[in-house]
Amino acid sequence: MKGCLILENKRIFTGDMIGHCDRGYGEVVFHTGMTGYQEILTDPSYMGQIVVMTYPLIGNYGINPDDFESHRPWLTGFITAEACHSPNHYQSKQTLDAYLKANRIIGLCGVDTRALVREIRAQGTMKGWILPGVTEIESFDSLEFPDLPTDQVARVTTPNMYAASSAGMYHVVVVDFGGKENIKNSLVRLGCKVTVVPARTSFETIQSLQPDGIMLTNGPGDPMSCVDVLPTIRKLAEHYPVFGICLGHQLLSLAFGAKTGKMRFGHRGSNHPVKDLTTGKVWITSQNHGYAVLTEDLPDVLSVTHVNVNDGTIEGIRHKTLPAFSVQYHPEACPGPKDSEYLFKSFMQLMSERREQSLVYAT
Ligand SMILES: NC(=O)CC[C@H](N)C(=O)O
Repeated sequence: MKGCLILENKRIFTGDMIGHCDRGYGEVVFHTGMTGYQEILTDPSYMGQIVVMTYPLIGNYGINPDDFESHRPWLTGFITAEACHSPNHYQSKQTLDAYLKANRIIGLCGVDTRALVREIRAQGTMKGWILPGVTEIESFDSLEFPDLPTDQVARVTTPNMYAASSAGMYHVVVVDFGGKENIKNSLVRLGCKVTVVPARTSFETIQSLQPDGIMLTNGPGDPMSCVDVLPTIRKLAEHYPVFGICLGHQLLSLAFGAKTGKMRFGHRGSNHPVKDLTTGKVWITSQNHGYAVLTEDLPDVLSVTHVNVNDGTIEGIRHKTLPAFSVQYHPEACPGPKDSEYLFKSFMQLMSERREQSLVYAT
């Protein structure tokens, strides 16, 4: 069946429906990775968004059971130039189309994604409708483009606390704002015990778990819709080493007085160059964000550790006196390179120093 995407500015992009056949409404964003569609589909940070892939052939290595970033896809719609219906990969168990259908995710293929992305780049991120059976429209009067729900985190966070790994050298409490599997996996690989808690867990509950460190995960939506968690994050940072990733980075920054703002069209891709200001090295990073910590009014207690080489935006901060740091990109990769895995080791180092200090204080 034919269908289309209609943007807020009334531009129409036609294509063929794949996956679940229904109308869908969301924020239209684009991702520039050549691979990684399976991780993108299941990354909870895309909750409520319609994702356009700029790489023109998607689905060619199928869907496998090992590369999911959570137990289900969260995005509202998925748009490609060409969708491959005969994947070829030894791990593949399903086609993209079958996976989207089974999970009731709306898809549109055969779209001129180059024109669509140029439109988003020119106008900034817009909301849009995917409409099955529609290829042209005479009147837009009945089509509304309302604001999207704000508290997306509440929809994706774990409802209950659970152990992702019950033994390990350091105990990390992962505060789940919609975190990807590979954040937990990266910690487990380094030998951590990992307990995952819901986004709005109190400081006292986390303290009762006797953590060595706190991980603040990625997650969907505007960080300003989570301001109620900022006092807890601040208190956590005053007691434990904290490592924040993406939404976790934005929330850690907000907790210490920084401001965030919406970007024109965000960073979503697998090859964004980021400069580490401590070493002068440039890392190639995996990214997915539409908001950023603002350079203006950065409070004195925070210093910028990383910047984006393309547009100069803040990509990492650390607290000047507390053992707390965060990055806007994805050191856990998936999709994308593992250049920044070293940050997990820096976090381990902070947890080790805290233990040594506690031993000194105890004697
Ligand atoms: N991946 C993330 O954590 C994204 C953070 C936030 N939702 C943003 O779009 O900026």
